[in-house]
Amino acid sequence: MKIKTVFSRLLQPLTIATRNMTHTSSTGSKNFLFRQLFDNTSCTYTYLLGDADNKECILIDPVVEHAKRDFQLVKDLNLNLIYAVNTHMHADHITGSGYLKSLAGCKSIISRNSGAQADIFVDEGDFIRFGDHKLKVFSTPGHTNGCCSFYCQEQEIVFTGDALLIRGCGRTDFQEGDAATLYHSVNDKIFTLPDSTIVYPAHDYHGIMATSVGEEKRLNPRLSKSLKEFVDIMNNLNLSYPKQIAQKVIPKPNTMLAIMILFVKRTFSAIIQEVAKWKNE
Ligand SMILES: N[C@@H](CCC(=O)N[C@@H](CSS)C(=O)NCC(=O)O)C(=O)O
Ligand SMILES: [Fe+2]
Repeated sequence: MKIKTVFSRLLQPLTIATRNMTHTSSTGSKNFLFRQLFDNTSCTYTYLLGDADNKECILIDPVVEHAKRDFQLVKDLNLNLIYAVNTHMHADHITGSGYLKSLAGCKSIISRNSGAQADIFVDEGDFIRFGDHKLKVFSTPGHTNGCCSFYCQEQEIVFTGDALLIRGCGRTDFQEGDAATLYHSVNDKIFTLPDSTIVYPAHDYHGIMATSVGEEKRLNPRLSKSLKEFVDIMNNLNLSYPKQIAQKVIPKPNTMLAIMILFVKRTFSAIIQEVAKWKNE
């Protein structure tokens, strides 16, 4: 049974996985394991995907505060964690990849374009394999340069990170955000997948767990618009910064003070130079 056939039963609140996840995939012979996990602070979804026969599994977008919880689940299911994968360099939380490496001895994976550190870098068209299963890497920049989506054709599911959210999309007003780039990533890549493809994003702020490509093409209030309208919407979102971003993107108070002192010093020195010039004239 495919994941999407159990999808309609899944719309229930969660703090940890609530799915009936172990099932045989459409190929009949392969056991595909799936768990969706949640971080309440950043509203991040982490996904555990595994092969129930071969026992290899991967975690997508692990959050550092939950690394122990996620690893415990891996052990409870008698799985062997081989990769901690990130869809992009997260601005709103610290990834659990480093911690999971020390707990599980797995390798970390991220896009080469992300500028982040990892054991393995992936590019468009690469495959991430675990047991008999594989995810195809799509480069879907726009929220950040290194954003990737991971498509599992066999299960007809796609993990879109922050490129495509449920009735939304990743913001483009910080890091390397670019609205037009994001528009093309979603329309030219994610929206070319079959409409029935189930979309699993990196976040949801309204308690919804998944959507589909067809649903988002029809109902996404941003991406169902023209490029021009989309750019306009994205430039006027006026979102507050994510709760945990301050340490990462906004300089710390002492850094701010140093910048202000430098600014004042430079202004004074420019004024003194101007006055000296007037005196010499
Ligand atoms: N104030 C919110 C902000 C959440 C936020 O900015 N989320 C990011 C993804 S994490 S980099 C985003 O792209 N959001 C898009 C959107 O439309 O919300 C909070 O902290 O909850
Ligand atoms: Fe993000």
